[in-house]
Parts: sequence; structure tokens; C-alpha cells
Amino acid sequence: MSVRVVARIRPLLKLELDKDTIVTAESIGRESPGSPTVVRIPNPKNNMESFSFQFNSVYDQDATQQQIFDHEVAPTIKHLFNGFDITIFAYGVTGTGKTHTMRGGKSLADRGVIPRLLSSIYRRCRKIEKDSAGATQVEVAMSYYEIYNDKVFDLFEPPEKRTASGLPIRDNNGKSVVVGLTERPCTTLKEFEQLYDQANVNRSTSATKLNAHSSRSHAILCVKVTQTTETTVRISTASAIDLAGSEDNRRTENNKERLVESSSINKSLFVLAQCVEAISKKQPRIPYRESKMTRILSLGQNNGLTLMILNLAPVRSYHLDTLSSLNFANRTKKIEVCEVENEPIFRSQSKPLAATSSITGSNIQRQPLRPIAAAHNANLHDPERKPGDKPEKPVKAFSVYSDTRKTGARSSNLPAQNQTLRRTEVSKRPADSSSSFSSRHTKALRPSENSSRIRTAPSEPVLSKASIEALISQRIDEKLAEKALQDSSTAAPSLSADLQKRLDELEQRIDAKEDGGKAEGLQFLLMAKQHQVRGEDPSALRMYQLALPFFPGNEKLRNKMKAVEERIKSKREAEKSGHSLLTTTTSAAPSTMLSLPAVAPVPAFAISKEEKRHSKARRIVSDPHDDDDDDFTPPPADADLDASYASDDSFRYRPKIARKPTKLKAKKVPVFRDDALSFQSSSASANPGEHTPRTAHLLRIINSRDVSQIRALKGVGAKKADAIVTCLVEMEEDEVRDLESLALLKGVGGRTVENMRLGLAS
Ligand SMILES: Nc1ncnc2c1ncn2[C@@H]1O[C@H](COP(=O)(O)OP(=O)(O)OP(=O)(O)O)[C@@H](O)[C@H]1O
Repeated sequence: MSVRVVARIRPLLKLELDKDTIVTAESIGRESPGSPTVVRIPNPKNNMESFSFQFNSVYDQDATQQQIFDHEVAPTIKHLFNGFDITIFAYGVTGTGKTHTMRGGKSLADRGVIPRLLSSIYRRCRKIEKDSAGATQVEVAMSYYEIYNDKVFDLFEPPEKRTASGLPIRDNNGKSVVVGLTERPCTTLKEFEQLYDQANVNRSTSATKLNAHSSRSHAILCVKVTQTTETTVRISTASAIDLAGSEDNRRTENNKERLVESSSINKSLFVLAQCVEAISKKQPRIPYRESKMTRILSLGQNNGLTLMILNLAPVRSYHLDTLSSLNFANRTKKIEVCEVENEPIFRSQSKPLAATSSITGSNIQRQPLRPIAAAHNANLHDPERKPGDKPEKPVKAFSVYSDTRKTGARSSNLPAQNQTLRRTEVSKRPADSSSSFSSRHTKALRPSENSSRIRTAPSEPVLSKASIEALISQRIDEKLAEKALQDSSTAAPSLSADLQKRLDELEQRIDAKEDGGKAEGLQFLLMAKQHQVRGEDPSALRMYQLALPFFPGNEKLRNKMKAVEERIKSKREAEKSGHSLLTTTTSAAPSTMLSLPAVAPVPAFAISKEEKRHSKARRIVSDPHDDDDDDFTPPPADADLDASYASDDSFRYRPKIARKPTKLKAKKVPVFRDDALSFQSSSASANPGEHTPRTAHLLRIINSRDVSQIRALKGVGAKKADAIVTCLVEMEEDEVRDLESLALLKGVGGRTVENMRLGLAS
């Protein structure tokens, strides 16, 4: 099923005026007036026009905490107890009410999703224990942590106990887990409240111009529910995530410390948007690993149920930020998550219960995914696939709805994404086709041998012969599916397999270098490179700008930025002169577009020329019945260069317009004299066989891309070695084939090559 997305418009704050309200909730068509599903917002270019975005539900300013909980969260609780993980996260710009929604206030009426969730969980625990006359025991334990400046900190630990690098994240059975988190058993609501309040004191919050109590971190609360019967143990987790809000630093007037926090927040949200974009475009690489938040959230990779609460401010001062958020949410709602329950562990064959008491660290106990679900989602068997077809999408445990408009969508009252169920609908279990948590009947619709075994009377043998056989065959299936997944992933599209590998290596290096600022800076550099590789120069420039504070005075970085700036400038000039039609469209962009956040958190995805032609048609002009599900795609701003860097335009996805690969151009370079051979500057790649042993050795070292080996070469320091590897990553060719090509790498030059070569023992 897809991620359930609901929007909540917060009430006006003290200094906000009613006349500035621009965001409203509306119902469509035949739906009852009491259940709005559309957010309407004016076109920033033309107030007479409006855009509308449809979600599963929309809550207006007067919606209460109770309503949000009762309609959106309460229905998920029975699924939690049926073995599904649930993820609830609040997303939105700073000051839009995420913390209010998730945590809420102290009074009963003001309590947010989290305390209500816990209250409900405890109620259900008691009921289960009572109904089973004590045969089923339910334990609740919690861990609570924050991601601050891309580092993970345990909120159950006081700040003075934190290490500078935070807690590491590891992959465990395809799940990202934080190693070394405290897990607190928590048996009553009162106990929970004490723990939670205490932990929140440790959370990084601070006053900004936009919010007196702004969260400076992403906070993740994991509630582990363990149900134990005489024969089985079933563990499921509810994760409630209060994301930090994106910020326009020109509006916040943040100081240096806030700026660093803010750029980290914005970066992680930007990566999240990139992940959503990559998923929706079925790109082979989803950049989850580029930020800790996306790794942990694993949107689209996590199993179970996912609810996103999109928090919106109603007023004009948030106009563009709100559009950005709506755009993001519009894409997110199309992500399909795999609804897989955590199978019970049979106590007779599992480790003792004590060993399963932690969901954190490496000892997480979870049954593998059901092979049928995994295989289904991994597209392992596509009978219609022909040899010449495009490569299949990479193996991820999700599938994605098409962005394209579906004809006939209006004929149904169901939210648009639920009308577009395609291939998954056929083979998925019936529960998957439901759009609403409340309408699922998991147990009844998911008969499985295991679940029937859970209900086995205690007097029966723990495992019958048939069940052992079934278990063995299930394990074999799982192993086969696992292997197929691995095989399939290695056969992922080779479009840029090599490049991909190098990027991954770079990522791993960054991961390994969790040494504070530098790793952060390297992350930005990595992202810059990725953008550059994709031909998205404005985004690359933005990332270089974000990296700059981490490498102050780095001339190379500045030069790189200059080069990118020039490239953008000339591209724009070429566009202006070559595509007058396009220019006409872009010049229509509103001036307000230029005032988008300096670090736009969410890309306003650009449209292709073809789409641009239809963009008018996509806008919904005062038509309350129009349930157009397409993205809001404002035309690109006709920004002058500098302004465009600061605009969303910088983050627009540009269709790949015949990007020129980085080729080593033949230009005049020094003549290198080796012991026996000399290579002329303009010579094509020399045959490696012609190299002297020393040159061949040097090229081998360079092509190893091993920074430590390269750094050991004469005249090459750490920075230069890094720069060389960076160039190699960006390079179109597989390897450097001769000394001339080596000298052409940025920052190398003839003298360095000569030094490197002479420094090697012949
Ligand atoms: N539904 C609501 N009812 C009443 N007040 C609200 C509501 N939503 C938000 N507020 C108020 O708006 C202000 C900002 O809300 P909150 O701190 O929850 O925003 P946020 O999105 O978490 O911001 P940040 O990302 O900076 O942490 C707070 O004063 C909060 O009390």
C-alpha cells in the first residue's frame, strides 16, 4: 500500500492576520463536507488561479488533537498488535506545528499523537492480557534519539555523555539500526510520560525568529511491543518521528550556530526529497545513505504502515515553502510501502526471550521478510520482460505509482493514488489494496500457516511434523528469494554501474570518516559531484556552497564553484539565444519565485519542454471537482544567475539534456620522457603495453583510486590525493591511460606527474 499522507493546516498564531490566510482545506465532489481531502493554495504568480493538492485527508485550522489521533493514528494500533511496524512522521516547514502535532501540549486536550499513541497501546496491552487470561504477556519498551547535525544522539542519555561523533548506524537485515541505544522498558503511561518529558529536555531545541521553540533535530521515538505467548514471541515497533523543519535562513536571521544546524536540517530534507524523487522516477539509485535521517526513515524501504502528517502554515508568508512542501507530499503519497508483518518467533526455536529484548544494536530479532512479499516487490519475475528491454528497476522492497495522470480517475471517490493501483493489486494480499489503515482486516485476510499456529492451543505439540516441513520449505523459499534479490541487485542497470560503484565507495569513505565537520563537508561535496555527474549544475553549485564553510579558504573548491557558475551562465545564455520559446515561458515566472529559501529543502521539480506545454492545463483553476493528481510544477524562474542560485530553481530536476560527458580533452600538455619512450601531447591514449614499468606502475596506483596509495606518491599530499580521486570519480573514462591524461586531471599538471613518476623506484 502507499504511504498515507494527510495534511494539517495549523491555526493562525498571535501575530498572523486572518486576511493573510491563503491555505484552505476543501472537500471534493461527492464526499461529505465533513471530510476535506484537498488543500487549496493560490498560484504565487496569479492570485486569481489556485492549485489544489489531494491527500488522504486534510485537517483545517480548527482540527483538534483528538480528531487527528482518532482518525489517523488509532486505526493503526490494531495493526501494530497484529505484527506490523508502523511509522508516523510529521513533515513541514519550521513553525508549522510538527512538534505540536506529535508531542503537543501538557493539557489533556492538547496532548499530541505520541502520548495518545502510548495511552492507546497500554490500553490494548491490558485488554489482550485480560482477554487471554494472562496467557499472552505484552511488554512495551522505548528508545528515543535525535539526529542533530547528521549525528545520532540517545535522548535517554544526558547531553554531557554524548560522544562527538554520535552513535553509529548499521544495516541489519536490510534495516538501519542505531547501535548502542538505550532501551527502557516502560510499563505504564505515567512511567512513559516521565521518561518522555525527561528525554525531551535533552532534545536540541532553540529559539529562532520563526519559532520560539524550534526543534533543531529530527526526533525519533521507537516503541517496541513484544507479545509473548507460551509458544511464540511477536515483536513490532511503532516509530513516531518529529522531523525538524526546513528553514529559509534569510527569514530566520539565524546566527552561525543556527546556520550550521539549519544547513544540516535542510540538507537532510533535501536528501529526503531526492529519495522521493528517485523513487518516483524509478531511478536505479535511491540516495538513502546520503543522510542519517533518510537512512533511518527509509521511506519506501520500510515495511508495515507509513503515515505522513504534512504540517502547513495557513499564511502568505509561507507561500513558497508551503508549495514546496505540498509538492513533496504529492510525490510521497505515491510511494508504495510493502505491507509485511513481523512473523512471530517460535520460542522453542528462538533464543531465549531475554536476548530479544532490544530492538537496537545488532541483536535485533526479527523474522526475515516473507519471501512472497519480497519477491513480489523486487520484480523478480517479470514474464513480459524481453531481452532488449530496459533494465529492471533495482531491488528495493517497494514499488512506485506512476506520476502520469490516470484517465477516469475522477470517476471514483477514492483518493487518486488508490485508483492507480496497478500490478501490485493483482498479486498482493487483499489488505494491501486498502487506502486506509482503518479498513484493513489483517488477520482475517492474511491466512498463513504461521498465524494459524499462533492460535494453536497450548496443549498441542509445539511443532508438528507438517509445520516443521512448512517451516523448512518457507526457509528455503526465503533463501532463494534472498539470493535472487542479490543476483538481481548485481544485475542492476549498468547505465553508470562503474560510476555508481565509485560513488558508493566515496560514500563509504565518508561514512568511515565520521570525524565531525569534515565528513559533513565531504557529504556536501559528494552530493555536488552527483549533481554534476547528472548535469544538474545549479544544484551542484548549491552543494558546493554548502560545503564551503567546512573547507574555508579552499582555493580548489572556489575554482570548482567558479567553473560551475560559468557553465551555468553559458548554458543559460545559450538557452536564451537558442530557445526563445522556452525563454518566453521562463520569463513569466513570478518575482516571488526568486525569494525561495537559500537552501531550498525540497526540489520543485522541473518540467520537460513537453510538460511545460501542458503546464497550464495542469493547474486547477477554481474547479473544486477537479481531482488532478499531478504535481504542482511552477515554471522556472527567469532569474538572473545569482538569484537563481538562491531559488528553488537550483534544485529543479532537469531532464537530461544531452549532457556532455567529462572527457579528457586533447590539449597541449607537457611531453613526458620515460626511460624508453616519449609521448606526444596530442597522442591518443597510448597503449598501456607501451609504458615503461615505472609509468605503468604509476598509472596502476592512480587507477586504483586508493587515496592512501596515491597520497604516498612524491609531491602528492592528502588534499591532492583526494582531488585526484574526485576527478577520477567524475571522469567518463574508466581509467587514466597515459601520463598526458594524468596531467590533465584538475590540479595535477605536468610537474606533478613528473614528480610522481620520478619518485617511484624504477
Ligand atoms: N494545531 C495547533 N493548534 C495550536 N497551536 C499550534 C498548532 N500547531 C502549531 N501551533 C503553535 O505553532 C507554533 C509552532 O509550532 P511547532 O513548534 O509545533 O512547529 P514545528 O513545525 O515543530 O517547528 P520547528 O520545525 O521549528 O520545530 C507553536 O507555538 C505551537 O504551539
